[in-house]
Amino acid sequence: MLQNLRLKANEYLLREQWDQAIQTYSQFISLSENQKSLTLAYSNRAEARSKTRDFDGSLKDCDEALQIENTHFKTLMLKGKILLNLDRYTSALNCFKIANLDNPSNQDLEVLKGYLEKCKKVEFLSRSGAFDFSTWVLNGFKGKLPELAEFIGGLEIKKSEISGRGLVANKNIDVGSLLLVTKAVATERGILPESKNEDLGQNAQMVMWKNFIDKVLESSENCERTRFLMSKLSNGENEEGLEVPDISMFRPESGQDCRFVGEKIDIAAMLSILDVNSLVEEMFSSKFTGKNGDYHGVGIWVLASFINHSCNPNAKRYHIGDHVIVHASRDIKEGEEITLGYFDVFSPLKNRKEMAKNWGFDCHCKRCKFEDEISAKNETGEIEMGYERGVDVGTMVYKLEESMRRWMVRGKMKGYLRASFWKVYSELFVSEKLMRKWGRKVPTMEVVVESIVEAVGGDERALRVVSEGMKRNGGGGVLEMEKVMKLGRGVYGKVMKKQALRSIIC
Ligand SMILES: C[S@@+](CC[C@H](N)C(=O)[O-])C[C@H]1O[C@@H](n2cnc3c(N)ncnc32)[C@H](O)[C@@H]1O
Repeated sequence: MLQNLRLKANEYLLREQWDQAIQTYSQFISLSENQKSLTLAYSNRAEARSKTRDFDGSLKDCDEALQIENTHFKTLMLKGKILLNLDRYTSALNCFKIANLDNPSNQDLEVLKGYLEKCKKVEFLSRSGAFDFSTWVLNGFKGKLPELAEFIGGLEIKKSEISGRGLVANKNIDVGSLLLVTKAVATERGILPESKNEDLGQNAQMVMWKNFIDKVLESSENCERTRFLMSKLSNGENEEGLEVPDISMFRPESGQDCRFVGEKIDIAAMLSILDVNSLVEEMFSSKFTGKNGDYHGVGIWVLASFINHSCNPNAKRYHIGDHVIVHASRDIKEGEEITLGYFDVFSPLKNRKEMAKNWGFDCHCKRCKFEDEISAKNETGEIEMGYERGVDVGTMVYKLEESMRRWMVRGKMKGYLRASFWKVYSELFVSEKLMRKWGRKVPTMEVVVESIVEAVGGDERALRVVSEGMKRNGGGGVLEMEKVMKLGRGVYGKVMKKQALRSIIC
C-alpha cells in the first residue's frame, strides 16, 4: 500500500497536480517509518507546497527532511531558493553552501554555482546598498533588470510630527543616498485604456484592484511574516495611538523572530490597510514609461508605507520590477523625518489641498502651514487667479517675486512659493522671447531652481529646464555640469556611474 501511495504521489508531482500530490504525500508520511522514503516524501511535498506558494509549509517540510538527512541536496536547493525569494539572503547562502558539501553531479554543480553567486551578490547589496544601474541605464532601460535586494539605510521608525508614525534619519544623509529598497508584498499591472467610455475605464480599474487584493490576501495567507508585517500598517484611523514598531523587524533576516502563528486575516481590516498604503508605481524616468502611457501598476511595499507625505519632501521613489527604491532628493539632517510627495508638489496650495483630500487627509506639513499663513495675511488671491486664468507668465513671475519681497519671504519659504507656481516660472524660462522681455526683471533660472530644489527636493522637470538652458548656452562649464549632476543625483539617486547619469540628463 505504501509503495502504491508513493508511486501515486510521485505521479501527481510529475503531472503538476500539486494539491493531490500534497494530499497523497501527507498520507504516505503518516504511515511510513522508512527514514530514506520519509526524507524524499517531505522533500517532494515541500516542492509541491512551494508551487502553491505555501512557503511557510514548504520550509517546514524542508526542515523535516533535513532533520533526517542534513545534506540532502534536493531539499537544500529548494530551501535555498525559497529563502532567496523571501529575501533571507544569509540563510539562503547557508543552504547553498551546505548543498555544495553533498558532492553534486556536474550538472547540479553548475546550477548551484549560479545560486551561490547570486546569493553572495544580493547579500552584499542588502548590506551595503551599493546598487549600480549603469549598464541598464546605458542600454536604454532595456534587457535584464539590475540586480536588486532589500536594503534599509540609516533609518528608524518613530512617532511623527506629521501624523502617526514615520521614518526618521538616524544620521546625516546626503542628496542621492539610498534610503531603502523594499520588495512588494504584491503588485498588479495592466493597461487601463483612456477610453471615452468612462464605464469601460472604471471597469478595467475595478478588475485590476480586485486582482491586486486577491494577490495580497494570497501572499498574506501563505506567509506568517507578511501577515505579521502587514498588521503593523495604518488603516487611517487613530494614527496617533498606533504602536511604533522597531525597524529591525523589517530587515530581511527577521523572519525567524516572527510570532504570529495561527492568526486569521481580517479581510475588512486588510482592505482599509490597502486603501491607505497602496501605491501606484512610478517609473524610473520619463524616458522609461513602461511600454505605453496607459500602462499602470499598483502595489504595496510594507516599510515604504511608513513614509508620510510632505509638500516639501526630502525623498523620491521609483519602481523597478517588484522593488520600490527610495532615495534622498535633497540633503537630510539627523533626526529629520523622511517624506515623499504622494502627489505633485509643484502645484499651488489650493490644488494640493484637493489632492490630499483625495488621499483622505488634510496635509499637516510645514509648507502647507506656511502657505496657509501667508494667504491669510496677504493678498495672494490675485496671483492665484492669474494662475488659473493663464495671465502672461512674465507678469505673474514678476508680481510674485515683488510680493515675496514686500512680504519679507526668506530662505526656504521662497522655494515653497516658487514651487507652487512652477508652471509659470518654467514657461517663462524656456521661452527665449519672454526672457528677452523679462529676463532682467526676474531672478535667473539657476537661482529659482536652486531655491526650489533646496526646499522641495530634486525633480525631473526642474532638471530638464536646467539642462536645456545649459545646452542653449553652449554646454556650460565644469562647475555648471557639476551642479546639474548633483541635481540629477537628487532625481535618480546615487545608483549609477557619471557616464550613465550624463546619458539621461543630456
Ligand atoms: C502610508 S501612511 C503613512 C504612515 C502613517 N503615518 C503610519 O503611522 O502608519 C498614510 C497615512 O498617513 C497619514 N499622513 C501621511 N502624510 C500626511 C500629512 N502630510 N498630513 C496628514 N496626514 C498624513 C494619513 O493618514 C495617510 O492616510
